[in-house]
Amino acid sequence: MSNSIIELSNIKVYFQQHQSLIKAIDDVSLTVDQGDIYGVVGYSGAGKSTLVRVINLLQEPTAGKVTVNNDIFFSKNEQSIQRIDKKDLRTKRRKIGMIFQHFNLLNEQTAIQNVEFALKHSSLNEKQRQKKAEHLLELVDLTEQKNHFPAQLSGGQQQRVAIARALANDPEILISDEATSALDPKNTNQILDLLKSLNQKLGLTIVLITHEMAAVKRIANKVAVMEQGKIIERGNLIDIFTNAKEPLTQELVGAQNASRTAIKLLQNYELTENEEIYHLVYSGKSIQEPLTTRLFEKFNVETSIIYGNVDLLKEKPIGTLYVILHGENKARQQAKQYLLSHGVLAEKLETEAV
Ligand SMILES: Nc1ncnc2c1ncn2[C@@H]1O[C@H](COP(=O)(O)OP(=O)(O)OP(=O)(O)O)[C@@H](O)[C@H]1O
Repeated sequence: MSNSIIELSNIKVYFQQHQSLIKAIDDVSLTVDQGDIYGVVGYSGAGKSTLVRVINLLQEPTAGKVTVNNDIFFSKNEQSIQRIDKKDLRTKRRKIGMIFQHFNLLNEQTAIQNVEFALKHSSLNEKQRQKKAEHLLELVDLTEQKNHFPAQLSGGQQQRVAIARALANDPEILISDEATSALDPKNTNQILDLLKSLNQKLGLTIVLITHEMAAVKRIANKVAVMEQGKIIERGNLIDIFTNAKEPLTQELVGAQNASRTAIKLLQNYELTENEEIYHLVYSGKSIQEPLTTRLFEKFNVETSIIYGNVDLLKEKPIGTLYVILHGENKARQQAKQYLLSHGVLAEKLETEAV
């Protein structure tokens, strides 16, 4: 049984502007599972905001189907159109929290009043609302600042108020639209860590829109890369970071920099017939193993390290190496198989590519 919570199927969002048709979203399908932190990345104008606004129908698609928690919010094809009842949509939208780059707080209201405001449609009485708002502010570590106005709070603290407000109606989904883009690196990391802990504590599903791969790398488990209204690549975090196929994805994850550096270092190097260049990616258990020593002991294959890097993905180390393997052809093949069987991604680079 699928545990998908958001299903976008063949979504198109077109805008007619003067004589031209802007395809902001051009036939995108995306499934988000319950408990995911799904990063949607891409440069400005790629269509990220438009896509997530489709989830709660703040943006009605030109065509496609939107299903949230098994409720069909919208479905339109050439033959028919189906829309969720407006009142029903209003209720269900409260189960989808949103946070934004510029926090969107009410400046004339204190932190706690901002959170209470989001509860105005709830069945709670005034006292219960206050209690709930206090609890939410405690959850985001802002108890001491509950009576402060937004202007008296730092950017990170304002975003915490916005998060508490977004959680007021116990949402199952939180959409974060560039929520850390206006923050300094320290506050960015604190907000991301808070989102991660809410995901774990409350089982909150998070859609994280950002142009910063570092944010995705810190907390997401899945990634979709958007360009010109399309998802050009998607996958789990480790695959995207270690084995990106599309040039844009490679650029975003920094793989191009690594391979460019390796290439530069190899520019004047002529390989002999007993040498090959490999790109190795290792994580998990393999990171602790003395693999290069093993290659020599077992197969008499020597390893020259051309370029190396260790990165943290969700706080777990992932190593990338560009190496030259020196040894007999058969031995090199055995060495490759040995690496693969120990969970190391080993990909031969053709000389023309370097
Ligand atoms: N209401 C609208 N009318 C016309 N064009 C629009 C409208 N909304 C978005 N667009 C266009 O759709 C495309 C995608 O915009 P969108 O805001 O979704 O991108 P984005 O990836 O979120 O970028 P950014 O981070 O800059 O907002 C852009 O070309 C934008 O100009």
